[in-house]
Amino acid sequence: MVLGAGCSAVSEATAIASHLWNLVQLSYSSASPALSDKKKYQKFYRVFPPESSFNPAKISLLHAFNWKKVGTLTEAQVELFALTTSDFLEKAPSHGIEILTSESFSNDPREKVRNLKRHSVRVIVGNFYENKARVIFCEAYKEKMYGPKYAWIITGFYTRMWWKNKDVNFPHDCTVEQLEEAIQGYFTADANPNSLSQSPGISGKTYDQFAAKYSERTSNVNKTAYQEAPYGYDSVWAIASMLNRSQQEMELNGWDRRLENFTYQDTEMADLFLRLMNSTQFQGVSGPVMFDEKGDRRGLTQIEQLQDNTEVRVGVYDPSVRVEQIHWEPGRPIHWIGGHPPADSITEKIVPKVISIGLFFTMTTLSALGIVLSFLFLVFNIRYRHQKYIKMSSPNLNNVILMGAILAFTAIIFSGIDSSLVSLEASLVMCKCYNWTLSLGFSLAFGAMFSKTWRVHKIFTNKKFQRMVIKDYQLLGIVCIQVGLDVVVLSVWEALDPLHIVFLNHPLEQVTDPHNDNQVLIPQSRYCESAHMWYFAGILYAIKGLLLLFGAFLAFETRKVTVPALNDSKFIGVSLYNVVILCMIGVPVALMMKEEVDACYTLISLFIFFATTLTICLVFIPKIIHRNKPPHPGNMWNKSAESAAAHRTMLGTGLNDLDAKDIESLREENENLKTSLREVLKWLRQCVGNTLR
Ligand SMILES: NCCCC(=O)O
Repeated sequence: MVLGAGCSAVSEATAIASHLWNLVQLSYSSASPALSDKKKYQKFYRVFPPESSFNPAKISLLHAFNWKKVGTLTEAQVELFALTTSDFLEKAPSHGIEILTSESFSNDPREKVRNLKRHSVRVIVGNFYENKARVIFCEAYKEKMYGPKYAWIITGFYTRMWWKNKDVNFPHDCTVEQLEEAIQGYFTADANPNSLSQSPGISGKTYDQFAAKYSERTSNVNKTAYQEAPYGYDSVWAIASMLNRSQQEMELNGWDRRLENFTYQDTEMADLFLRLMNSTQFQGVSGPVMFDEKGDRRGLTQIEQLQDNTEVRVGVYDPSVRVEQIHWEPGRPIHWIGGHPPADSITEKIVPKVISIGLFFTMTTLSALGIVLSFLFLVFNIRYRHQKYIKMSSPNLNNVILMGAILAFTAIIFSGIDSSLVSLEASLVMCKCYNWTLSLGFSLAFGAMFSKTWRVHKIFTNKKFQRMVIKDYQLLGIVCIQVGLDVVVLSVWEALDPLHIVFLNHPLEQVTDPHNDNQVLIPQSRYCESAHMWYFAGILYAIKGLLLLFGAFLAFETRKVTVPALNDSKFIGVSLYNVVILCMIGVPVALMMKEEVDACYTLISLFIFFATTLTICLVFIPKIIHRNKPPHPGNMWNKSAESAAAHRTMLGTGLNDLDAKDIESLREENENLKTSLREVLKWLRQCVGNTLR
């Protein structure tokens, strides 16, 4: 018989040939799953289990800590590891384990370590020799892939203090201390080297007695040798037991030859050896020794953990027990660096990008103030609608302007009610309400303002001085047409291509949850969108753009009309520039800042607020100022004839008391009034002149 080899590579090279000499070969240490190939290695046995036989124990370990997502890292050019990993990859999914990534390398593992990190792997099952392990853990140290968030399960047959060794072919640039920091807590699954039985086995020794003898006889403290010694010892016993039984069998069956007569051509005797090897069963110092149909040892698997630079057995896995679970060693708890097992993956939590509540309340308060202001102007407008100055400024249309402003302010409130405040369904309704209120508000406010100016324009540009009467209801009709257009476009939009909520995740903006290291927060934007929204929005923008253009034209045309009560052209002009500039800046900036929810909301809300407030203030504040001006003879629009006469008298009597500055001011006002009078006469000529003639 052949005893050996130790390493798989040597066993493979010899076992492929030894059977041709009718030799049975028994290895005490070779772990490659390739050696289980009975066609290739016909008379090969081993007392050391194949590395792949530890996979069920590794899977059991994963289950024990609820690790369902793992990555693998394999030294692929070594068959021992390649086959072990492929067996693991084959078994894992049927045990509910997801492989996040399976990385293989031949020489340099560093890039593959980084790949594991890229795939957010937290639990790594590694199959590689210790020279590569040093490079791998050095890279893991640099990439911070160790500590409380990571678990490594690696090969268990490395030499003692393997991280302190050097290999000139595979150098690394980490210090021993750095490596020690990176490797703390790793797990190994390996053959259990000692029998759990306290009674002596075939050799007449218990494991402890054997170990004591071994230590006594050898000064070799190399862990591998020490760990594998029981297998070597049991291998010799397996051979002896088999040869012993074969001699007995030959005698029993009346063979004419004995063991010492064996020749390399004696196939009959080799077959007998094989048969008896298959039926080998005894209690060794490494536990029960028996071989399966592939000649592999079936035995216990030990789970070890590196604790304070020492591999400590924390559990034993017995594949022969029906309930395949690890028997944890009493009194040897697992050391968790973070106090608990790491999570198997980074969980992703979607965090909606919503408008901050403080901002919403600020903008809503502003909008509410805008609405209150609009109502105050409305009260003023209704209350003084019969006074000439107000009457001549078309109070009905001014009311419509205020209704538009109220809708625009309401739109700001709708735009801030998102999914942080109401359900998704309700936030979609808010989205639609925003579209409607803003669009209708614009049409009402600017439609009324521009149609009012259009009337002034029609009257003052009437070259033939014909009588021209344009009634309020006609102007209101123009506003209704604009509103109607909005209603049609918005209704068709709603019917054909309704808005819906679109979710957009931003994985590049993800951050670690400050309360949970194993969770990343992925911002998610939520938009109201529809497939062809830009067509419908485009139509609305075009209508409103034309309205603004028309308003600009009217404001320019009526710029010389100086009857303040009649003409808002200067104010319309200011409102118009204001709206155009805000739209030109606001729309593209808001589109570009779409992802920045708060900034976008602030920008749009402030623009709407500013444009609307300025517009109504420009229309109404001059009227209020005019209404509250101290009465004097020139202020002819806001007082009764009697009070005007009284004031004239008062002014006349006190004329001597006036200083030169007052006189100059009065003179200036007189000039203004003359100009106004000329305009009024011109207007009157148009209104009544034709009739009088
Ligand atoms: N027990 C260590 C095995 C190594 C190898 O099979 O090459």
